[in-house]
Parts: sequence; structure tokens; C-alpha cells
Amino acid sequence: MPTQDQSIIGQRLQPLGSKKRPVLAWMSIGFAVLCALMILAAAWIVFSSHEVRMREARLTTQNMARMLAAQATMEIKIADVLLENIVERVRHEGSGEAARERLRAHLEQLAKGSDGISGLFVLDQDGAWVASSLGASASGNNGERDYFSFHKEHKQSTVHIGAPLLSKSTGHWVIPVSRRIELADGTFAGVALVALQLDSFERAYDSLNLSEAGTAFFALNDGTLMYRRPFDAGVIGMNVSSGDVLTAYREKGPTGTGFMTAKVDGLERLYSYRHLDQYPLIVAAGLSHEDIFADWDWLAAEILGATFGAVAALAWLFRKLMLQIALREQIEIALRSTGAELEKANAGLQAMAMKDGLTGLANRRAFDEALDHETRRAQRDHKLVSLIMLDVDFFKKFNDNYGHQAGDECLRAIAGAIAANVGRSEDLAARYGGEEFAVLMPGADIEGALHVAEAIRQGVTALNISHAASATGTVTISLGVATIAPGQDHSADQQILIQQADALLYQSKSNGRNRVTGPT
Ligand SMILES: Nc1nc2c(ncn2[C@@H]2O[C@H](COP(=O)(O)OP(=O)(O)OP(=O)(O)O)[C@@H](O)[C@H]2O)c(=O)[nH]1
Repeated sequence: MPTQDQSIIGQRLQPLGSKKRPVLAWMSIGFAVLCALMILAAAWIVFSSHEVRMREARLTTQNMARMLAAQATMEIKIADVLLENIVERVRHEGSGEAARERLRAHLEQLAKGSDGISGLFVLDQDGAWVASSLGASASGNNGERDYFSFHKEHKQSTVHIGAPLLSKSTGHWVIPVSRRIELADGTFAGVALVALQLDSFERAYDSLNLSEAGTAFFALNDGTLMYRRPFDAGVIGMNVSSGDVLTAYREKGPTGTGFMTAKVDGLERLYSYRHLDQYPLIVAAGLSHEDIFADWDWLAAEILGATFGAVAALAWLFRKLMLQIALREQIEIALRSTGAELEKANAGLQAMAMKDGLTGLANRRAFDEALDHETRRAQRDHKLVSLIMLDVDFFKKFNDNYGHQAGDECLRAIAGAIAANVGRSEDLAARYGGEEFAVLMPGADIEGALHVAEAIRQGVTALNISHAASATGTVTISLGVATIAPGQDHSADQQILIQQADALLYQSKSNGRNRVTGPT
């Protein structure tokens, strides 16, 4: 079963009243603006929180990069200080048999006091171990290592940091940090080496608050990857110089932040990178999209979902309200039109109640009311009231000869002749009863009334309705005309007026019919 609302929608709502239409239009505009503002506010909150997340993420990656740079600087610095010390010692004490023993003890001493160092070595001009922190019996040759070749070929006195390699002595990943040893004349005399444990970097990188998808790494200026979190031995030593981070470093400067794609796994992350001030190293930390926006996605979905839900609920309520208003309006319109129709019907009924059904003239009731009203008025205004009473001659015979239906037609024609000769608007022609008619003429004197009566008589004669039983051969009427000046007793005056007119009418009858008789 359709609901009330549905049936209204089905019928198409009637247009609203002209006064209410602008009000409803403004209400609708106001509601639409309110909804738009709610959605805009929600969008603004979501957008702002996105910006805040981004700012926080940038700050986080920048702090991570700063921390990693400080850690790497510290590690290398310690190694560098140790190397300076060792090179200086070799230069002063040489590397002869006696010096070797003291050097070895010194290296052991230095290694003991330093965390994160796998070993300290002094190599001769061929790469053979002169002394190491690993003990008197330890021996080896590192002549084939890249850093050894580098120092042999370059007269560079500053520290050299090499790509990570697997230690020959421990089998662990180490970073070789080394310096060239020269004789007084500048000829190559060997290399001092500190092997830094890659583990100590791993600990620092693991302490970062990064998810599975986050990453951090450091690389040499030439793009050689030194370490990357999460640790994967397969990528150590890989060249990432063509990656976004190294490219940004070359193109934009020593520090930077932005979304970049990793060379190693192809994932896009928000990276901050930083080049170490003192060493040819770059560190970088990257947060994945999930790291940055994990709970923001939910928050945004909740805010937008709640907003759209509230807007939908409000729209539903607003539509209900509009339908209620439209329904009320429709009921009001229907009531108004029903009221108007009722009034019209009442007026029609009233008119019908005062009219004679056969002739269309006023009926007896209307005549009686008008007579009462007019005699009172005439009494007040000191005026006359005249009355014509008329009756169809030999009408019984007419009916008998021509039938009742023809009789009705005849009465209708006579009523037409009466109405045609009653000219003033205040005059009232009525069917008094049966074949008897009356014409009430307020304000008319006897002459005027006689004149109208004669005109009516002639009008009926002129109808020329055949009436075989009448002496004239056509339908005629007899009339009596009376006039009074009403006094205090209206009721008696009315009776007198009717009786006089009626008596004069019957005088016309008895005098041969088809005539008008007035008072003598
Ligand atoms: N067809 C028709 N006849 C009517 C109507 N009202 C009254 N009559 C008839 O009118 C006739 C009146 O007859 P009477 O009162 O005898 O008068 P008359 O025959 O006209 O004779 P006089 O008045 O003496 O000339 C009656 O036969 C009524 O039935 C009507 O509405 N229609």
C-alpha cells in the first residue's frame, strides 16, 4: 500500500502558493549551502590532517637522516683518529722486528678500547700483515684488496673508506677504513687499516622506528651501497648512483627531502638524505606511504563517511519537511476550493429554493418574502406598493383540450410575456400558484401598475396561443390591480393588498375575462 508521501509524489505535487514558494526556495538554498559547508569543512579537516602528516613525516625522515649521519660520522671519525695515531707511530718507530712487537701490542690495546672494531692492521708495501690486533700468530696478505691498490696508486694522505667486504680473519662483514703509509721521501710503504664491524651500523639502523616497508641506507659518493635496512647481503656493494636519492644529491645539494623511488626495490617513499660533512658518504631514511598515512586513511574515511552520512540524514529529513509543507499546502488549497464550491452550491440551492421550477419566475415563497420586505420599506419611505394579480382564462378547458403538457408550455409562454413587460429591477414577477401569477411593483402608483397590467395582457394576447374553448379563440388572461400606502400593520396591509387585487381579478373574470380591472 502506498504511503501518504508516495501518493503525493505520484500525483505530482500541486504548485505551492505564490507567497510560500520564495520562502521554500530560500529554505532549499539555505539547506544546500549548509550541506556544502559541512562537506567543505570535512574536506578541509581531512586535507589539513594530510598536510600535518606530511609535515611530521618530513620532519621524521629528516631527523632519522641527521641521526644516521651523526652515527656514521662518529664511527668513521673514531677509525680515522686511530689510523692517524697508527700512521704517526709507524712513521716514528718504523716497522722493524723490534718495533713490530710494540706496534702489535699497541694495536691490541687500541682495539680493546674501541667498540665496533673488527680489527686493526698495518700492511707492508706488498699487502702482507706487519702487525695486527688479532695476535702475534695472526698473519695474512691483503694485497689484492681494492683499498690497498687505491693507496698504492694514489698519494692521498686522507682517510679512505672502502666497500664492505667479508673479513678474511672473522668471516664477518666489515667496512675497511684505511690510510696510506709513506716513507719520508713519499714512497709507498704500506697501509694502516681499521676494519669496522658492519654489525654496529646494523644496530643503529635497527633502532629506527621504521615499518617493514620503510628503509634506511648509506652509500659512498660513487653510489656503492654500504648498508641497507632491512639487511640483505645481496645488495651490499651494489651501485645505486643512478637511483633517485643519489641523483637528487648530485643535482640539488647535500641535503634534501621528497618522494623518490628506490633503486633496490622500486618502491616510492618519502626520503630524506644527507651527505656527511667530513666524509664521502650519503645517508638516507625513507618512510613508505603506509608508514605516513596508515591511520590517516582510516581517519579520513571516518570523517568523510560521518559527514556524508549526516548530510544524507539531513537531506532525508529536509525532504520529509518539504513534503509535509507541500501536503499541508495542498490540503489548504483543496479546503479552499471545496469551501468555494460549497458556497456556490449553496447559492445555487438558495436561488433554486426561491424560483418556480416550471416558469423560472420567483416562486410563492420568494413573493411572500418580497411582499413583506417591500411593504415595510414602503411604510418607512412613505411610498406606495402596487400588485397585479392575473389568472389564465379557461385554463381547465385548455388542459382538457390540449393536455397537461401543452398546459405547462402555455404557462411558460405566459411567464415569458409577464417578464418581458416588467421593466424595473425592483419589480418582482412570481407564479402565485397553479395558473395564477402576481407582479409586485414597489413604489408604483395605480396608473403605472394599470399600464404594466395592460401591457402584460396584450403581451399574452400577442402570443396567439390557440384555445378553442375560449371565446376569443386564443389564450387570454384576466388581471386585477391594487395599490396601497402601507401603515404600521404590515401583515394586515399585505392581506388587504392581495385581497383587493384578487377581488379585482375576479371582477375581470366576471365581467367577461381578458381584461384589466383597477380600483374604482
Ligand atoms: N397544465 C397545468 N395546469 C395547471 C397548473 N396549475 C393549475 N392548473 C390547472 O388550471 C386549472 C384552473 O382551473 P379553474 O381554477 O377552474 O379555472 P379556469 O378553468 O381557468 O377558469 P376561470 O379561471 O374561471 O377562467 C385547473 O384545471 C388546474 O389543474 C399547472 O401547473 N399546469
